[in-house]
Amino acid sequence: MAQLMVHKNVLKYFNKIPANVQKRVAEFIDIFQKDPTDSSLHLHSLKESMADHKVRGANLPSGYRAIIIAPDKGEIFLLVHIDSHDKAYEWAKNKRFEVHPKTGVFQLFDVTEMESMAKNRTATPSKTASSPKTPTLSKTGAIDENSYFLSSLSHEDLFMAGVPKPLIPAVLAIDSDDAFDALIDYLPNDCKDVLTGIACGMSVDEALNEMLGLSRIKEEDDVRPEETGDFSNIDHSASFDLVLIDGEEHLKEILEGSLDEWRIFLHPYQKKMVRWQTKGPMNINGAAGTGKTVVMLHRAVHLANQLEDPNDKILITTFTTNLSITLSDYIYRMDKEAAKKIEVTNLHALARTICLHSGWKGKIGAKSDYDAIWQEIQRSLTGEIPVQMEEIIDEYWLVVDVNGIYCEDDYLSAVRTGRPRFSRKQKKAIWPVLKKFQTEMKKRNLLTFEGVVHQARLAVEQGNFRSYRHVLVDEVQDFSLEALRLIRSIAPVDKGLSDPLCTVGDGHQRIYRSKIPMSRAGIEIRGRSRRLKINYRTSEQIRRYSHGVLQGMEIDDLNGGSISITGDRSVFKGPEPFVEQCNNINDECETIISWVQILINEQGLKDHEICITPYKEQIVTSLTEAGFKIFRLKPREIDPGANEPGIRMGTMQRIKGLEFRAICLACGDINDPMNHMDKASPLQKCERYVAISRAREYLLVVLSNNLNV
Ligand SMILES: Nc1ncnc2c1ncn2[C@@H]1O[C@H](COP(=O)(O)OP(=O)(O)OP(=O)(O)O)[C@@H](O)[C@H]1O
Repeated sequence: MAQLMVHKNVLKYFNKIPANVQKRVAEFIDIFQKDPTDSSLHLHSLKESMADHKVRGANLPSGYRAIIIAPDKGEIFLLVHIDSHDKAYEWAKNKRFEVHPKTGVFQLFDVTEMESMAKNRTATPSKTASSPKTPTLSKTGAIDENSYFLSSLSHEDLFMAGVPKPLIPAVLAIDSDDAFDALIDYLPNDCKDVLTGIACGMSVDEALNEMLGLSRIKEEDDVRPEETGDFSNIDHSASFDLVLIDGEEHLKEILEGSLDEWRIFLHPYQKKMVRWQTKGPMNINGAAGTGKTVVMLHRAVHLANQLEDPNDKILITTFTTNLSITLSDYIYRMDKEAAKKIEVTNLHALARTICLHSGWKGKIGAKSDYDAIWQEIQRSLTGEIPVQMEEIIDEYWLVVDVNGIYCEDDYLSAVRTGRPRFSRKQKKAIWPVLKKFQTEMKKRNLLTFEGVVHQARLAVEQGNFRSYRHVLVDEVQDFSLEALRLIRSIAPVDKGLSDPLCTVGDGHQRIYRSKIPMSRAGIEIRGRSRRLKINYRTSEQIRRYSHGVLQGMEIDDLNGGSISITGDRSVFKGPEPFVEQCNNINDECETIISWVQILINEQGLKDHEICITPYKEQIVTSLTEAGFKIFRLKPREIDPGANEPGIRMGTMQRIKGLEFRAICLACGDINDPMNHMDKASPLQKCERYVAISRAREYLLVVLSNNLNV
């Protein structure tokens, strides 16, 4: 039976077309799904006037036309565009709508447009077109200083890389980075990704694999067609922009625009990660904004819909409470039935629930409890201790507590990354003091947060709490060793079941603790760790700026190795970040006010789409006096979005997990560590990275004057 897939294009502009046309489109899709030959559809061929013989027109009211692509083979038709008569046909005239025979990806491209762009560039070389060419390896392996990387590729290589045959000559004519930057926007999305990978030094095979998740070797479920008009398997292919309409309700939701884009269209690599079946724990990493959380949500729903035993449950857990609240809401909106089988909770709530379930009646200590115990210990010390008391306290929180250490042997062999060097003799001397803190806590029936996590793990290991069929963890970079052990114990890792554990994280965003390879907690992800490279949140300009902040830091892959950001790119471009030096707080406030005014008055942003972080009271006062409404983001409270106007004010930790069209990083205070990035700690750099990477389009960084940044 014929089916209809709708292109992202149609949905993007759907609310701009008149209401009577919108109504008819919904009816049209409905009738088409039932009977594509129904004469009321007025589907007609446009062979002569179109570059692609598969293009059909369909009449809509008020002189509007729908552009439909009829397959040469298969029963899936595509609705790709809607506009007024002339505009619709002009749009379709030179376009091709093809499935690439080598990659199986659906591609929409305009040969004439690409050729004329390429020709214009050679006819009028720009100022920058003569910039130095990127040296490439010649076939003999020697560096050829004079050739651009694309010229070392053959026609066949480019075809293998997924470039449509008619575009290959124009791609081969690209001879500089500037030309590449200018022309890449005219290529189908998959080609942009793969060629970016190749431009960064990947081979064709590596680029296909790392950027799209495709391999040249055909796998069992491979759905690549033999010819460009074969749409038989287009619904299962690695396409970006097509959605198969699944019933009337789905159609209604999609057309009304109530579904976010990420719920409908996944990148091929994201799709692959959603459905990837593994025999052991798997990990997905990627820089901020690459859609890790999106993948995890889709994966959870996918797994929930496959559960066979009605008693089986899935657990999603995260480090921060804010994020777990958001995730729970998303899951419910994605699939209400699946949501019944998925529990979403943050790590500490999970640990507390397990402890309470297993009979724990203690309390989590407060800072005042801890201070009192340390003071008592200090008073009771009799002999000489070779380390200052402050150092011992730090040692407790940064080494003993987070690593779940309860005996001397474990302490002596603990990994103490980032801590001052202590000799074995010193460690042996301070262990009794560290242990005394634990004893005193126990006497008072108190636990630290990490202590609760530890108790929870013991309870699970002793069989006092259920294990889940699948466990998915977001923000895993912020999990302590004990927390990782808890996760491992609650997931069916040792039961030989498929897909026991999926962790998602990013070493760039570690703001709560130091690196801990997952293997130390017995979570073996070697060979089952993948990296997402395509950034959906941030413009290319902000993405590059944010990575600059981390310069000099080695970013880990969450398992003891390091990652490469080679080939990372954003799906859209935007204005360059604006960095402003200010003399004093008044200057800073003025800069921020005029930036906000431009965004609202000239760029059309709403106030809730702008966030200032970290914020000072003077900034709040100045903005209020200038007539702007302010909304303070509080811990554990969801950002109400458009429902509550006001420029968002939040700490850098609070805005983790959120995103805004515009962010101002307000570090105008001379004492702000942000002003001294050369001296900033890895943690401070990561915090800044997290804050900056929440910005989608606009970034303002306000610094104190004359300081090294
Ligand atoms: N396939 C997609 N299509 C459209 N938008 C997407 C897609 N995937 C992700 N996004 C959008 O990109 C943004 C970032 O996604 P997400 O939060 O999943 O990324 P992340 O890698 O988890 O980021 P972070 O690590 O910073 O939390 C969100 O606005 C999301 O809606």
